[in-house]
Amino acid sequence: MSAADVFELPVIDLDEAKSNRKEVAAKIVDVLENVGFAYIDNVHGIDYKGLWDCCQWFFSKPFEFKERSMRKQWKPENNNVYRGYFPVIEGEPSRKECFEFARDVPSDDKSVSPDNWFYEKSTWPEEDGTFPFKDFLQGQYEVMHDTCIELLKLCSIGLGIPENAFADKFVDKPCSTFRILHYPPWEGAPPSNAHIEDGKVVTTPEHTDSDFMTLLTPFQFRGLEVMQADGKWVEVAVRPGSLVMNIGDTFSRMLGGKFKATRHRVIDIGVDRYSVPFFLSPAFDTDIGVNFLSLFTGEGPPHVPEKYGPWVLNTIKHEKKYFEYKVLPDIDY
Ligand SMILES: O=C(O)CCC(=O)C(=O)O
Ligand SMILES: [Fe+2]
Repeated sequence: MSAADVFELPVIDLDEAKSNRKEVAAKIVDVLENVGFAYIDNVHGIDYKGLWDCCQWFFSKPFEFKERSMRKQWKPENNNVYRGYFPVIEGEPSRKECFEFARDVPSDDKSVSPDNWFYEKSTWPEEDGTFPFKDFLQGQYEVMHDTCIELLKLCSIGLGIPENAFADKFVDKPCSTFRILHYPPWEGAPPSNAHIEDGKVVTTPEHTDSDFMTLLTPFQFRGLEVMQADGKWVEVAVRPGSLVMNIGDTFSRMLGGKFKATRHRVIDIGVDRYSVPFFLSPAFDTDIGVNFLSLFTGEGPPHVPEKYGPWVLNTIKHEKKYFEYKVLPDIDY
């Protein structure tokens, strides 16, 4: 087995961005045009120890506890189809259990169809008084959201378009998802589709994210690999105290591929691995159509409006066919 080269990602320092806005803005554009992944330093408000405790609190509970918030797909008597818990599924090359939630839309918001499960209310586990799971995670969601907005403003400045050109897409009812993940190492023989080159085994197969922007807390764990422009896989060097940022298909596609949604995967490292990704996604009805920059530059083919929700649903359910999404109901819109 030959190990992948270890690669230090470029650093975007949010403290530096306060005083050196233009330089950091130019750097983030360069990073997204060329690498698609960066460390984000000096994110104030992130509580890495708390996120770790959160993973330990939830994933160490017995299955009977976790399955109370399990999706309907695996527990038909539950009502949640999208939020809540999903278990490790034997035979899948993606070997992880997950708890996920979102910022709930107020119940009196009549603009959301009850059939639109993207806005399903989050399902929370019962707490035992030892860790404020819901309050803590809801607070960290807002830190992640605000951090993404700051990064998007820097992207706009670097591209020379109005500072809020992207940020405005996340003011109303974002569809973002916050996950805590536990990857147990493989026990016994992994399925054939988990085997990759050099005798290695994945716990998340290679993919691009489908969202707009992802902020990942990988703690002290190795295992994340990214594909370089030459097609070679490299391991992302561990940098505790920083977030790892990448962008997803939605953002990349709007810009005609100018910003890269970089392929990545998670390798089995032989120990229980935990990570916490935040997937920034716009509202269901938000325009994420192609040729977005031509709205500002007047150059190139014209912008083609397209709604986020239908596009991403087709992507995750019918094109990528993710095991946790492929049975989600279609939505009438
Ligand atoms: O756990 C990780 O390090 C990465 C996870 C990931 O790529 C994803 O959930 O999309
Ligand atoms: Fe990913």
